Amino acid sequence: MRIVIITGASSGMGREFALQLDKKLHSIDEYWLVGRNEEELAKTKKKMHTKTRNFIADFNSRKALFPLVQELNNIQPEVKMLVNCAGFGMVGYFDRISYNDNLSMIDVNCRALTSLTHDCIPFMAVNSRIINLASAGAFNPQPGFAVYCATKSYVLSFSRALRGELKDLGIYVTAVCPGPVNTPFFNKAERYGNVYAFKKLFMADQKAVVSKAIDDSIRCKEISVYGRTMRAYRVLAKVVPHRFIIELLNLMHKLKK
Ligand SMILES: NC(=O)C1=CN([C@@H]2O[C@H](COP(=O)(O)OP(=O)(O)OC[C@H]3O[C@@H](n4cnc5c(N)ncnc54)[C@H](OP(=O)(O)O)[C@@H]3O)[C@@H](O)[C@H]2O)C=CC1
Ligand SMILES: CC(=O)[C@H](N)C(=O)O
Repeated sequence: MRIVIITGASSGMGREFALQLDKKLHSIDEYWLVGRNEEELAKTKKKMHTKTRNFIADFNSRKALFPLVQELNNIQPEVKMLVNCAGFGMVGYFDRISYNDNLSMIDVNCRALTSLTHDCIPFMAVNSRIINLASAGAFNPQPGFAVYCATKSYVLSFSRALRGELKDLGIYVTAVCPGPVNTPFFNKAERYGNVYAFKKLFMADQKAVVSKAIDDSIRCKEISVYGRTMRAYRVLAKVVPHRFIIELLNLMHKLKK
């Protein structure tokens, strides 16, 4: 049995990955969708044409993935694709964000992603794919988004190194690094502070970002960056010393208040 596993499938880009892959891939027997919100995950399942199983999991708990891993061990499917999409970010200065929210970003964005990837690799074969949602926030540190961007730097670094390790097995890892995307992400992100206004000018469409990410993964690309602005930003973050970018972003963060 050939399966695709997608986390964060109850909303935004995770749901979009499920719907687009369902249309694009023709040899998948089942989709295993992972999400925390049962009702919203059920809505995604309803729109799928291929057989789909839902796994309810809150990644703040280390036991959240036990039922899925148990099913992997029972059924022994071939995991053709793993999309690690679950994630969230809180905007605001580190010391103003609650202890739990800071640690939860690390649990959801890094620990759960690493844990599920580790559990899935033994079930992958030649031509399998891993897609990890990093962010353009991985390209440089951002005052006012410190922990979130650090978690995404982890995802980018981990994905690139893992890609090197798995290439000889024919398993390809792609890190997706979008700039701001129009999803429910920002409704939740602004509990402690507001997003830079300029980000709202560059909001990309989630359908286009996900479509490019899938195409880039099929082409075995290392990194998927949607849009000219974000590609230019990536180059900028490579050539401009990060201390200048940090100063500028910090100033902008202060002016926002
Ligand atoms: N939107 C953007 O501008 C960008 C987003 N990204 C990344 O893309 C990914 C998808 O985000 P996006 O679609 O925009 O945002 P959404 O908020 O729409 O989706 C986030 C998904 O992650 C899930 N999730 C959050 N917390 C947990 C948790 N504790 N346990 C299990 N699942 C959880 C959510 O589930 P639930 O609905 O139950 O909360 C939801 O399915 C994230 O990793 C994000 O960091 C990267 C760059 C830009
Ligand atoms: C939420 C994101 O990851 C986005 N790239 C941003 O920097 O706002």
